[in-house]
Amino acid sequence: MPAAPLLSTRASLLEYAHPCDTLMELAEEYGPIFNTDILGLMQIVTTSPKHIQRVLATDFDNFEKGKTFQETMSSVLGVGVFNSDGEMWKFHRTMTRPFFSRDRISHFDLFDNHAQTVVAKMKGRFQMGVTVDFQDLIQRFTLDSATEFLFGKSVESLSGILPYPPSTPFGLQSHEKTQPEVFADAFLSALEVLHERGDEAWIWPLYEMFEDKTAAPMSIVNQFIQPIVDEAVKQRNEEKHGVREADDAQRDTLLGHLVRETNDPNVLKDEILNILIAGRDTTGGTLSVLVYFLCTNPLVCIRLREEVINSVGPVCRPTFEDIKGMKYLRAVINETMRLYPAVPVNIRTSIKETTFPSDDPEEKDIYVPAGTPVPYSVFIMHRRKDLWGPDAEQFDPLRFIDERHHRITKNPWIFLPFNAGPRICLGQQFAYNEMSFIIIRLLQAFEGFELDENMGGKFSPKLTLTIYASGGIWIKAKEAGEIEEV
Ligand code: HEM
Repeated sequence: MPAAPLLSTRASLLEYAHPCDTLMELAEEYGPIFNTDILGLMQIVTTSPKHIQRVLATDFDNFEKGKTFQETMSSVLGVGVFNSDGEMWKFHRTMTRPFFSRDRISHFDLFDNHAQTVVAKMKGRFQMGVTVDFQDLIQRFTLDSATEFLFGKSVESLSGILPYPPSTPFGLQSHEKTQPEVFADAFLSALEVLHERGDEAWIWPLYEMFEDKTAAPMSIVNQFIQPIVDEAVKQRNEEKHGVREADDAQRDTLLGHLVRETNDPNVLKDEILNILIAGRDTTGGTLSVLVYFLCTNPLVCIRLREEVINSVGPVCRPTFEDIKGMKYLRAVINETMRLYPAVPVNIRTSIKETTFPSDDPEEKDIYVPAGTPVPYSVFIMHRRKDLWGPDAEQFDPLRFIDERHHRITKNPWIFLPFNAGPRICLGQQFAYNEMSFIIIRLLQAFEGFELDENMGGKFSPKLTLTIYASGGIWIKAKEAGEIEEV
């Protein structure tokens, strides 16, 4: 197995953790698998579909998230589904899974009010002649949709004042933040600390010897979540003792479903928070990058809009059946997640010693000792030219439709934005529905999108647990029908 140079300083760790540069260079130089030594800890980094299949599916029982990962994440994620292994993970997964039934995740009224607000806010700003940070806006949309789905009550972050572009006179003005904005900021700060800890590897506790850096933001997050959880537990107890009638609307939320499985407020809080992270940042990040691609690929945008108008019309609310039939829309979403998978790098740790098959049939199997961390990067795997062809770096949704699609049908393990195997994303269908819905609503309202000139045609991807654009994605758009009216 080729050995990459030791990555043992914080600076190189920082670069290493950034999915878009050093890791990519290492993969190019050393091939789809390489070992690295982070501060004395051997790990095997892989971008090979065969190994990822082993880790996630065929040898699932031998690979866990592991103690180091859990300890790093626990001050934010607790023991929720994202951050547990073994029986605790099974408990969370079994408890949560039935909620994600097809019926429930196809309730599009959940998204529509928030989608209408997004469109209205964008129109308002464009009429003032200023651009909008689409990432900020869409994170509010996914936060409001996720909290409504989880608690039955949206935090209404869309009701706050949107930021103005830094280049305008308004851009420097600050406004008093609303409660949902304070919550969202605190949430992001806590996630950033988790990312820093990942960069610092196993010595992160040294940097936090005197202070748990997640404590302050998590106290704000908890002040928001705890009363909602406590109220749900109280309500459920009253129902059980016949003091109040069962509340159907409450029962139809994830929290309402979970309180029927357990009344432990800590388990409930952890699970809700895990799913909030899972459900908000992933879809928000993907939608932001997707709209960036629509700005920079106007022909894709025209074709996608044609599909939207032909399938749903200019104003009707899209249905589940409409979305199912929209092949190009699905291809645009998939191509976005191929180039920018929301979770670009992930990790598992081997429990017992094992081997990985070599990608080269001439070479011996690769020995994986017990307790070896195995980071795997779908970000790099999705860009490997030997798997995706010489145009792997280009944004081209048609690769999910034309003959190139056979690459994926022949080997589905080359495309894993949602992971795979027993820990596959629980919200995959919800995410496709939510993302499709809002894109359709946007393309009904606007004819096309353009980047703010100040973005210089580019965005800077950054990583917390998921990918996001540093500095935002500032855009403008033309309202539908504007041309005809002129
Ligand atoms: C573009 C959208 C999304 C992407 C790309 C995505 C991707 C992923 C990935 C890669 C994992 C595996 C994480 C790991 O093993 O460490 C995961 C797990 C999970 N996702 Fe998603 N996700 C998305 C949206 C959602 C949504 C909207 C929800 C819920 C509302 C959700 C719920 C979950 C849950 C509960 C898990 C944990 C599964 C387990 O460990 O058993 N995801 N997701």
